[in-house]
Amino acid sequence: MAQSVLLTGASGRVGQAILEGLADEREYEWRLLDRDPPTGDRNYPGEFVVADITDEEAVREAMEGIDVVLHLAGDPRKTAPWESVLPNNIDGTQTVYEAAVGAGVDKFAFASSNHAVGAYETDERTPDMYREDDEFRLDGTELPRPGNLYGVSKATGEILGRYYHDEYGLSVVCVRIGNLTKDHPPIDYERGQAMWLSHRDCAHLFDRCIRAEYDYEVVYGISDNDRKYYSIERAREVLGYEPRDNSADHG
Ligand SMILES: NC(=O)C1=CN([C@@H]2O[C@H](COP(=O)(O)OP(=O)(O)OC[C@H]3O[C@@H](n4cnc5c(N)ncnc54)[C@H](O)[C@@H]3O)[C@@H](O)[C@H]2O)C=CC1
Ligand SMILES: O=C1O[C@H](COP(=O)(O)O)[C@@H](O)[C@H](O)[C@H]1O
Repeated sequence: MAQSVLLTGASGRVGQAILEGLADEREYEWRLLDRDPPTGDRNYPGEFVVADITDEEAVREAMEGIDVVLHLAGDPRKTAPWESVLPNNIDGTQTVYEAAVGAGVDKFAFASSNHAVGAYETDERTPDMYREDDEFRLDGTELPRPGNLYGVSKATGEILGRYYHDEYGLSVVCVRIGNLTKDHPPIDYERGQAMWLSHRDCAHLFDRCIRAEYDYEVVYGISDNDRKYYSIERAREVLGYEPRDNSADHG
């Protein structure tokens, strides 16, 4: 039977990477949500709901009949101030989780970020940790260690997921996304190359979040880069993630 998937933040970069990769997937019925109305230049393979995730009633309505939520909507800026991350990333995310359990949703993938753990990149470790021969790894079992308020908001989204899993049985996977860029990794930016997530690996990873069975997980969302300080072993094991790209293949 087709899976009904609610994608919040559908108009954004990550949302569009997912939709470009999975738009032809006949097993999914998409409901797309964003506060910005659809524009002609983007990919929208389903019903579109224009709503703000801080609007509880609108989110409850958008959640009706949904099996899986991919929750991306939020302020993605690492410089985002508290005045923005509190409503958009924390309150809004709690509203989406709450509506999900109210509607009997099975699975919930939360777009967390490398910035939830940014403060592990200490002066002593950098820039060595961005390089291929360095063995430092974060694997998702470490405590969050944000280096900015945006990272605090993402760590909070992960903890909300823990709560909604433990109290309500919602399956939750928090994907600490690295740096999504199209066609090639960031240029002259070692950190960005170490955490590159290609568009096709992004679509595949979120496809696995829809299909796999899990309880509560924190995984890293990067391609299989030679340079890396995030382990992708848990994503491989639990989700069946098989990335095909590597920033080292791009000069
Ligand atoms: N692009 C990247 O490399 C990374 C992205 N992420 C996370 O992935 C998610 C998506 O990021 P991007 O696509 O890059 O950002 P984006 O800004 O391109 O897309 C975010 C979308 O969410 C919508 N949105 C924002 N606040 C909203 C609200 N209150 N209600 C409804 N819609 C709202 C925006 O209109 C926008 O279309 C974010 O949560 C971000 O923190 C995490 C790590 C890396
Ligand atoms: O969470 C995010 O992280 C990526 C990568 O971070 P950066 O500090 O290397 O730029 C960022 O591009 C994206 O906008 C943000 O949402």
